Amino acid sequence: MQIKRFERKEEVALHAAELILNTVAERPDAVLGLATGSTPIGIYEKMVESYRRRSLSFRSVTTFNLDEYAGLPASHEQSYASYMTRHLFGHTDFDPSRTHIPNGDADDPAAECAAYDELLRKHPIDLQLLGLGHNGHIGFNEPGSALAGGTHVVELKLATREANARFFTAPSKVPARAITMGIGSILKSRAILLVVTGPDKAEIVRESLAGPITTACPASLLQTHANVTVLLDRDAGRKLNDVIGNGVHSYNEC
Ligand SMILES: N[C@@H]1[C@@H](O)[C@H](O)[C@@H](COP(=O)(O)O)O[C@@H]1O
Repeated sequence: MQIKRFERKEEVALHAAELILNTVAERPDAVLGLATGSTPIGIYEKMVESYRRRSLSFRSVTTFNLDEYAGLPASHEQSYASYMTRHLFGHTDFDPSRTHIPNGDADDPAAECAAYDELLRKHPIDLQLLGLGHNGHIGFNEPGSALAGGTHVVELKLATREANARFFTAPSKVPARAITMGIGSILKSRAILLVVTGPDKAEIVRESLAGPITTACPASLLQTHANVTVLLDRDAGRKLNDVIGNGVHSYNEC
């Protein structure tokens, strides 16, 4: 695991965008795993800026989003499908036939999950972007005694619904369930880019990267992956002193 800590979250976003854009520049038909939430917004802004400035195209890139709320149509303002159009797809030349997001409104969610897994099998992810939930969730893989490997429907924890209530008109409007890519699919990605900013994530960053590997903190399973880059701002990385120089992770101040 390579951990890089930057002073400001804007630098984190820029560095993350550069890593993603370099992947696309090297491999125009790369498969990207994409995330939602507040953290990737700055990254997508930088990607859009670069797209406008450079003659870089996303037309041959295939994407898979981690998750989608269950019961929300794609057209709902707070669906992750709308989020992706608003922040990235609507401003670039991604080919809609190559961008995949679970259909949260599917009549048969189990069939939707199986179809998503089938697509993931056909298109292994080169680079998976991840944010981090306050309870250690990645995608919507919530802490528990067991974690699912493949795409599945999940009951969202109250804390997760409360954290995401800021995007909805009322906390009660946050869907209770979601469809998420499983931990197994995430760990199959060739490379993983975990991006975390803000002081409220410092403790869960420490637990995820320096704590025991446990399903009680899904992000801790990232410690088992051979190619993970973690980008943090100063605030999110401020409790990592026991990681520096422990010989397990490489650590850089940028
Ligand atoms: N499903 C998403 C996650 O993919 C995201 O990582 C997390 C943290 O979001 P934020 O970056 O807004 O803190 O929120 C949601 O629950």
